[in-house]
Amino acid sequence: MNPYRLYLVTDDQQDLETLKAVVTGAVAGGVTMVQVREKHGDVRAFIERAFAIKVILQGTGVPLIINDRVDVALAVDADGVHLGQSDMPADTARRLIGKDKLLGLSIENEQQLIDAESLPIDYVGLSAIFATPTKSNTKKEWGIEGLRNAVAKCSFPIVAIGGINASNLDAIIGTNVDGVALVSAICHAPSPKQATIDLLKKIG
Ligand SMILES: Cc1ncc(COP(=O)(O)OP(=O)(O)O)c(N)n1
Ligand SMILES: Cc1nc(C(=O)O)sc1CCOP(=O)(O)O
Ligand SMILES: [Mg+2]
Repeated sequence: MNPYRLYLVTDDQQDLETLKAVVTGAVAGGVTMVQVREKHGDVRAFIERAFAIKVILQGTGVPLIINDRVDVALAVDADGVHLGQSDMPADTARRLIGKDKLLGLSIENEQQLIDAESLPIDYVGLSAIFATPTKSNTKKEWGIEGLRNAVAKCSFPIVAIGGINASNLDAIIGTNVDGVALVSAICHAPSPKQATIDLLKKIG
């Protein structure tokens, strides 16, 4: 099974109960991977929230990925970590997490895409396909054609992220991308479970 198919990234603005309800609904709807992304709280709160999500994912087969922090990933024995270009270098992270954990890396330009080929990573997060209010400091908009070209060039699975929702999903899927990662289309939906089901129907 392709774990990147529908990749939920959590909303750090949501309180713990909402976060748990969103992830529970998304997993019931069939989401294939979950990343806990915390950008504001302290490391203790990050570990607490990550552990709460680990409990929900236990036994479901849905991998738990931690954004930014290798120490948090190790603390909760997550399935992997997602790093950006200014986070811990990929080779250092790989040394710390071991060969069996998943390692994702954000790619923000063509040169980084080329450089990634020699890195010990498992997948690329192509940042960003479209501008999004969820993350205001993205560097580039790849758009549909940029995504298509990246998919053709890159030897790693590519996850598209940034501004993806039901209205542009067909075009995204048409590029043969390996997966889509999203926040608001699931976290802010009236029913995260139904939103996940509807997104998966489109992904096919
Ligand atoms: C799947 C996925 N792709 C890209 C990102 C963005 O990571 P990064 O560039 O480090 O930015 P922050 O998310 O840390 O603000 C991601 N988190 N997940
Ligand atoms: C966490 C994240 N990383 C991005 C990147 O481009 O690197 S965009 C993003 C947020 C995506 O949220 P939404 O699905 O609501 O647009
Ligand atoms: Mg990061």
